[in-house]
Amino acid sequence: MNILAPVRRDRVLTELPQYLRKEAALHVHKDFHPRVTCACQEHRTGTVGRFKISKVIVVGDLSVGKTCLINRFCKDTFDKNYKATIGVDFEMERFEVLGVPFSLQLWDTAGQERFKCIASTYYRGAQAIIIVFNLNDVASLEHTKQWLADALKENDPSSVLLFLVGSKKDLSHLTLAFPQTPAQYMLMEKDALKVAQEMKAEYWAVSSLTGLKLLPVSGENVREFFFRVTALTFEANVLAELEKSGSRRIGDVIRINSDDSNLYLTASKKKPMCCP
Ligand SMILES: Nc1nc2c(ncn2[C@@H]2O[C@H](COP(=O)(O)OP(=O)(O)OP(=O)(O)O)[C@@H](O)[C@H]2O)c(=O)[nH]1
Ligand SMILES: [Mg+2]
Repeated sequence: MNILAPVRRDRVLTELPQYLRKEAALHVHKDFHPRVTCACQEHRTGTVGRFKISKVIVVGDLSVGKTCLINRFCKDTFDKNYKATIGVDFEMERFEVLGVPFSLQLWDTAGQERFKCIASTYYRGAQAIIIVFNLNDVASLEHTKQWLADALKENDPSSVLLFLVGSKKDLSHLTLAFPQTPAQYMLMEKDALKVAQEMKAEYWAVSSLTGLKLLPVSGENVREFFFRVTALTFEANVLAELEKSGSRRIGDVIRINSDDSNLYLTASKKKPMCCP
């Protein structure tokens, strides 16, 4: 991928995408944190937007639809044939959030037991963890806690953002293949919301399959979900940068004179106009 290619027009975020369910959202604010908006306006986002690439890992049982979810978002494709991911794969996605360039590296990991040990070596350094389960398979929901525990062994639980995603939402409607009644679906979702709350994860329900054949619908909630992941990861990154620059502001001569001068000089010399 050419890192210098311009950001696609449909990857530009000017406002905070909203959560799906209020009862299992990472936060329920309507807008980005005011300090983040202000920092973006004043070009004080530090390494965010310059060198930083945020890592997002996608984990969950085999065949729950992790690869299809990533492919739907990144390539707008859907393969109905199952091809197991062997080890890991990744996609880079470039965004512009509040005028600041922001890149995500989406790591697609294998759900099959025999490839798990390879995949788990790539868990480290994630800023967000997406745990996927199949909305039509209760066992896959039960296994999400173990997937989370494994992913957290390699990451800092206090700073990583968690998302619990129910996949194959299209199959949860009454079909011949999956005769799940609306009541069963509601029960499944209730359980999933409970798990999400216990994990402190944000809950989403998606389908990577194109919806109605007559409409050019690219899955259901896929774009909304990834935009939310992007926005919340960006917000957390900028807040962390601000905290870092704030704590080093006084007497940090070395940093003021280094290449990072933009971040630290503006933070110490110029009093922010709009920061609370
Ligand atoms: N109906 C429907 N089928 C889906 C959806 N997402 C994935 N599938 C199907 O589910 C199967 C598995 O999808 P994958 O994306 O390969 O699953 P995975 O989680 O990546 O599996 P591993 O790589 O083995 O961990 C494929 O046959 C897909 O076509 C969906 O949203 N709706
Ligand atoms: Mg896969």
